[in-house]
Amino acid sequence: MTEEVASVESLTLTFDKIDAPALADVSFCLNEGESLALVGESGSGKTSLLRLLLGLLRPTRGKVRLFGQPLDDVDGEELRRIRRKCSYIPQDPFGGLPPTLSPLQAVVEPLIVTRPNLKYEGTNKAKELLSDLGIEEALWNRKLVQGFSGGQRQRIMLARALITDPKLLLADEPTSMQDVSTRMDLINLLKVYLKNGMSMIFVTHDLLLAKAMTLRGIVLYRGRMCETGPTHLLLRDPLHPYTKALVSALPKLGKPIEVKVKRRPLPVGFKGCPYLALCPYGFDRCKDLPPMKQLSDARSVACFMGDTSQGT
Ligand SMILES: Nc1ncnc2c1ncn2[C@@H]1O[C@H](COP(=O)(O)OP(=O)(O)OP(=O)(O)O)[C@@H](O)[C@H]1O
Repeated sequence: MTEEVASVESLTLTFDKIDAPALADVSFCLNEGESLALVGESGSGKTSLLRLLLGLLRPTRGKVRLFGQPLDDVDGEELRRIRRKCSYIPQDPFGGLPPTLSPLQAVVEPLIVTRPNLKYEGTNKAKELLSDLGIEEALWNRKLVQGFSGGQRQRIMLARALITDPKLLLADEPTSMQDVSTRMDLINLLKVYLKNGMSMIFVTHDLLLAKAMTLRGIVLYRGRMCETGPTHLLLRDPLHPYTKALVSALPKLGKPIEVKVKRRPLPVGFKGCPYLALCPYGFDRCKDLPPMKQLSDARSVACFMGDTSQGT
């Protein structure tokens, strides 16, 4: 039987009572070997969700379970024990690495902290990962404070995340600073780990990358889930107007990129669909919050559009 790796239920996070929640009523479950993309624009709550999953933030409401263990029941050593099964690649490649270590030391460190007896094997594995990720041997022992680019740091962070063979990888835009061919090297390496049973939550702005990396995706808008489904269907047949806008904004050969709408603030305390201010299909009923509707085993959408009861 496939085991649950992570799940969240009605997860809500409010940083400040006067602001809209950073996350509201988010629910999903990730099983062993599955990969899930969190897709959404800047500020939609993707990073906060990863931090909640690791117990680095506590939810205002709702539940987080990691490897079957509710995180509100654990603290201290128990939380660290659960976290050791996970690796986290933060978004910021400048703050995400210990600056006084060399790439080789930084990559091997997470392994030998918990398993010092593996220093020799760990060093060899770190060299292999750095080499697979295109970090030249001449740089392996140079201190990270000295001139590494954002892209190089990102690749070192990926090697550091993979060295422990995590059961769950939480990756926050791990390829955002890579050129196209290096990005493919990263994608291919991640796919090897996924094939070997690792589970992954992959944060990105980019639906095309989400499809390349994962089978299933959640589209978030202003902290709410607006659509979930197989990533190839989110891209080919988006249902929510926000997902449609994301797809139509993808660059296409020979076509200029059009910016049709600008983000506008919602009235304070607005309780309806968070996308209403930008939605070309919005109507009166959208002043209420659309519930997440399950359309099939694989797909759900939070939108009144296409709902046969919309006139009522
Ligand atoms: N420590 C904090 N204190 C107050 N508000 C915060 C804090 N961290 C995040 N937020 C707010 O929570 C919301 C979600 O932020 P989050 O970083 O999770 O979004 P994101 O989707 O990861 O964005 P990006 O793609 O830009 O990283 C934003 O409105 C942000 O301003």
